[in-house]
Amino acid sequence: MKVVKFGGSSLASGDQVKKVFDIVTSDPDRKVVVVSAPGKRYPEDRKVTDLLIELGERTLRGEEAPEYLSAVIARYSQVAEELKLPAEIVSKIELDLIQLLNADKTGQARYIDAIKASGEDNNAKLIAEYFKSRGIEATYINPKEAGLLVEENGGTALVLKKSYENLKSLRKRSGILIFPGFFGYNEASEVVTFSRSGSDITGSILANGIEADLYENFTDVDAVYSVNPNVVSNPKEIRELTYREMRELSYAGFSVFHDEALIPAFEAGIPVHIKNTNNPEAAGTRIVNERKNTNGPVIGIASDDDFCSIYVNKYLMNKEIGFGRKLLSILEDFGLTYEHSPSGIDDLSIILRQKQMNAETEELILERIRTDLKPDEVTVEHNLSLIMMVGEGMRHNIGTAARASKALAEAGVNIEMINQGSSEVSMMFGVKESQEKKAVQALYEEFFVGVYA
Ligand SMILES: Nc1ncnc2c1ncn2[C@@H]1O[C@H](COP(=O)(O)OP(=O)(O)O)[C@@H](O)[C@H]1O
Ligand SMILES: N[C@@H](CC(=O)OP(=O)(O)O)C(=O)O
Repeated sequence: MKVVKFGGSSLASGDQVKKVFDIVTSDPDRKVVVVSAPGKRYPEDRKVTDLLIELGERTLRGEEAPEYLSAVIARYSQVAEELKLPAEIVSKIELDLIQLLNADKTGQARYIDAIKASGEDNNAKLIAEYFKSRGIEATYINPKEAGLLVEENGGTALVLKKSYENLKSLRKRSGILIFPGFFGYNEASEVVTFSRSGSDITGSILANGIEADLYENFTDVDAVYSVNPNVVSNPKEIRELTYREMRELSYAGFSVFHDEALIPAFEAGIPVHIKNTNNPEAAGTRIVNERKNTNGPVIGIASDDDFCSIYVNKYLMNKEIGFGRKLLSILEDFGLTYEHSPSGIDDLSIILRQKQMNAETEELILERIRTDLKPDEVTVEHNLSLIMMVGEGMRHNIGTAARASKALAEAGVNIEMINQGSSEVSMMFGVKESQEKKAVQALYEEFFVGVYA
């Protein structure tokens, strides 16, 4: 039995949905189909989820936003027309959305989540109707009835373990089950969405719950590439990588698969297969527990921008009991999360996503650090990019850091910081945002060109 997830790009038009139909019905093991909301049809297009967020936020502020409501409805209308489905389906979607917009606005986060989630919910209903219109037994499944329970954690959904047990009964249902991605229900029966691109997470949870043999994740590229294809053209495809490698790479910028989607599949030992809806014959990429390490130390290079680093220097910091804890507790008091903390004898840097802090909070934090910790120096460096080189092979290879540093130096890239993950499957370089692309290209050149040829 397989769980198959289709991303927004795979469902952006009626023609795309027809491809999805062909893929699902070509393999009788494809039982549970997880769908996203309609995504972009062309690069400048807007995803239905983005339109819904804008619509919800404007309505919450008391503004009229009829153009957003009609833009969402127009997307479903186009798909329904191309699939020759009755117009009544679209009227129901419109009614549902108007009801959600008129709902109680006291809990603002839950109000927006319900509107956001309607993108996948209504799409699942529409797609189930299409499968039925083609003579296939297909049922829309509501996550609440199926028992996909979550709690809110830092603003987004976190699956509750009991969901897995609840979802198991889906195995016994007949026909194809069309399940909306991206959200679950909390104990108060309210919708809570996962973070953006979270339908990947729903697919993984379902794979775990129904004890699937395989979780297939269909997207718009032939494979996971060793580097973001928007940074290097025609990069090498990765055939196989481990859960741990993929989690590090997703987290660090490979947006093709959500980093939180690895754990449910990993816990149940279910392989994940990334494939292309537009080219299902392509081999794709398999994510597995262990792989043969044949490709040298590095399997992928990911990068992401918009980080900053709080640098704290104090003579004999290493002798001061509780220094690190006190520093981190200041961040905690301001509700901030951090990503890395490289340290030396007398200094410590905390790297965080800079969108969490505005100029005012930044000044308050620095003031707290000065008062509570009495450092010799405290500064913030803005506009950093983090580049993550990942590979299980790095544990057994000597000299990877030296090769990387040399390649970056030769490309004229200044390394602001280096950090090796304790697991030794990743190595991070902090560089100025303006040098990110050049740095990734130089590392790709060093570790990939010629290696797989
Ligand atoms: N290393 C990578 N390999 C493949 N695709 C990548 C990589 N890094 C970033 N991407 C981007 O991820 C996109 C697919 O993810 P996404 O747009 O979320 O798909 P979906 O709509 O199917 O969920 C690709 O089109 C590509 O631009
Ligand atoms: N539609 C949601 C969830 C999702 O997973 O979408 P996609 O599969 O298009 O990345 C989003 O845009 O965040």
